[in-house]
Amino acid sequence: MERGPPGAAPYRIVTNNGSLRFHTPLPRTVHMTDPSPPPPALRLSGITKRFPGVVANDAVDLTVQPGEVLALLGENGAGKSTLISILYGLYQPDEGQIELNGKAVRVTSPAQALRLGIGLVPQHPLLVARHTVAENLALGAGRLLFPARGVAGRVRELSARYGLAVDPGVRVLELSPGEKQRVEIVRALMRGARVLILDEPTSVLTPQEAGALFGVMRELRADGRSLIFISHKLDEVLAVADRVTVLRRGKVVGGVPTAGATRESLAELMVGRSVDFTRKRTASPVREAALLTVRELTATGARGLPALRGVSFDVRAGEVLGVAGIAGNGQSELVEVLAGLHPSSGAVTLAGQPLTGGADERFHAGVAHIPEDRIHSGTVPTMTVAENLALRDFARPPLARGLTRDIAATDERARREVEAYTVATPGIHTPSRLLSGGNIQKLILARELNGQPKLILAVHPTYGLDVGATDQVHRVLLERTESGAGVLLVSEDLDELLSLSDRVAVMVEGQLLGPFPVPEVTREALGLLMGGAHPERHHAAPQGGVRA
Ligand SMILES: Nc1ncnc2c1ncn2[C@@H]1O[C@H](COP(=O)(O)OP(=O)(O)OP(=O)(O)O)[C@@H](O)[C@H]1O
Repeated sequence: MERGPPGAAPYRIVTNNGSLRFHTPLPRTVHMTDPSPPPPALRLSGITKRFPGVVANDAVDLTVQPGEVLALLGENGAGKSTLISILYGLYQPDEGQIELNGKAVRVTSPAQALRLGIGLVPQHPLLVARHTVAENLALGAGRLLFPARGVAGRVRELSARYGLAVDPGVRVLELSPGEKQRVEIVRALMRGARVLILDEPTSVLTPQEAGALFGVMRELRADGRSLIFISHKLDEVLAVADRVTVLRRGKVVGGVPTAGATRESLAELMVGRSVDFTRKRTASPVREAALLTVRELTATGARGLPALRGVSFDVRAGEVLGVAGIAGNGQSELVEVLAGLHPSSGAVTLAGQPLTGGADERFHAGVAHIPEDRIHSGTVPTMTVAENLALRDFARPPLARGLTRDIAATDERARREVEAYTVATPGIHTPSRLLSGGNIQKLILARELNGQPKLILAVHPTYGLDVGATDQVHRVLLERTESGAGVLLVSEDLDELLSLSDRVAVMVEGQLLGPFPVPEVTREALGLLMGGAHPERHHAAPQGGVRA
């Protein structure tokens, strides 16, 4: 979309398909007779935030107009989270100023941010599962504003106005991730947010839910609200944002309207080099022999309910088997069972040998595990980068000699891995909790793929990674398949699954549908199966039988 000259909102918009529409419907005479354009809804000037060894935000200037969606782009560690934490009152900047509608403000806490009209829709909704939506919203809304009985009506009103589809009477534990996210949007709107920050909002959504969210975002924009949208998915940025601002190493390195931009041009602006987006899996080196066989696996989930209901499949040597599904359908348990972290019944073999024992035993039998929860189960946050890299084998040669650890060898390997995986860290002795999310993920990959695993269990391996790092991870995984490893790739990103996998299966309520060969199966068909549609209606011929 194309905007007019800066500050001249509102005006004509040319959309990507060439059609015209009017954005903020103020009469034309208003800005023709008013010599001073209205101030931006939000202006950040010279925002600087330093942490030991790193300038996370370096004199950042940024504006968002009323009725505008601004995408904040940047590589992992570029400073996006720091900037929104400052805007939402979680951190105080060392320097710089925040203005709302032309007035300088100090945002000292999230409560203060909300009072000023700044709302944040978090990546992971913070809701009480056994309470209803209305109870949750009443709980968080403060005593005076919304007594519980008034909340339901207000929710219905906001839902109808912005197409939010939220039922105030339903308990949160019955909601899908997309529905929970809509509750968070309603919460922010109830508190009067005029500037809304959406932090990687589509990472937990199916393509259909993401489409619905974009519809809501457009409604909010048409209402004159300002949205800041963080995403590493450039297609989404092009679909929903008016403009992008790009951060690199804490500094703003550019900003462009999305009209005329492409995925490739945005990626280049972000990482400073061209990025290849074509399907990565070309000639498949898949061998016929089954590397991993899984038969009739059953397991119970955290709430004592069946999580896996008789799951059977094979992963062949050299194959990437993708597993799609909405979170909570048994994918986590499947991977944890295979990694030796969750009890189960059924039979599993790896390279012809029964796969049994705990996580360590399985790792040394050749099972690498890139876990879903990278912060708590993938790393020990208080340990240094070097220690985290050595977690799997610190007691074995070459990192140990007899009963003593070889610190020099541990550090030397850490330096090599940090360089090979381009982990952005002040040093190898920095605690891993100080790394950005994407860099923690790179650290786990470096550790797990060290050596030659036979089977790689990769859960959302590029979740939260920037385009450059995603490309790097994809290449590493595919390289491993060329030398005969099998990959079980669990991802909610269908583009990723279709780009890397030889076959894709869908997990729904503890059962595995498929696998379906790629490229015959479509994105839409997978999206519908994830949502619970029946496979026969989607013309995808399953391989290995549908276990419905
Ligand atoms: N509390 C902290 N203490 C020390 N360093 C920090 C802290 N928070 C962030 N950093 C550092 O500041 C830099 C910016 O991190 P930030 O999390 O803002 O990046 P990001 O763009 O959000 O990255 P990602 O896309 O990986 O989430 C990184 O180098 C990070 O390691």
